Amino acid sequence: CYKIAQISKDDNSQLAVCRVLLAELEAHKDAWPFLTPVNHKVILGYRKVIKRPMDFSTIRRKLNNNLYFSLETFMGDVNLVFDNCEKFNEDDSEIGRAGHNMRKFFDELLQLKK
Ligand SMILES: Cc1ncccc1N[C@@H](C)c1cnc2ccsc2c1
Repeated sequence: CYKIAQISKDDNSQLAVCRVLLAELEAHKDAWPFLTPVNHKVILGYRKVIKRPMDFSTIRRKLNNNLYFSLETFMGDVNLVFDNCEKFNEDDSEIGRAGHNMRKFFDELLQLKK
């Protein structure tokens, strides 16, 4: 019984860390391109180029619906946001630079939380 309790406690503490990390990402000044899903009706070519769209509001919904089982699965979706950004945007663009800044910020956050 203790072992089962121990596993669920770890999951809960990992999920608590995910909530803190997501709140810090959402509050960052360069988060604006990533707060909502990219509207592929507005951004031409996006649906064709980006196979797995992801954004912070979708991550928030998945977190609230208990769809992340570990810090690793949460990190996979956060890094997907930044990988999609690099694929679609020039490095030397407003959104491209925001993506690089946010990925650096996230990597630094993870160093603090580990
Ligand atoms: C992350 C991303 N990658 C590629 C294209 C768009 C976006 N972001 C969306 C919100 C977005 C959608 N529309 C505009 C219009 C000016 S900046 C901006 C940003």
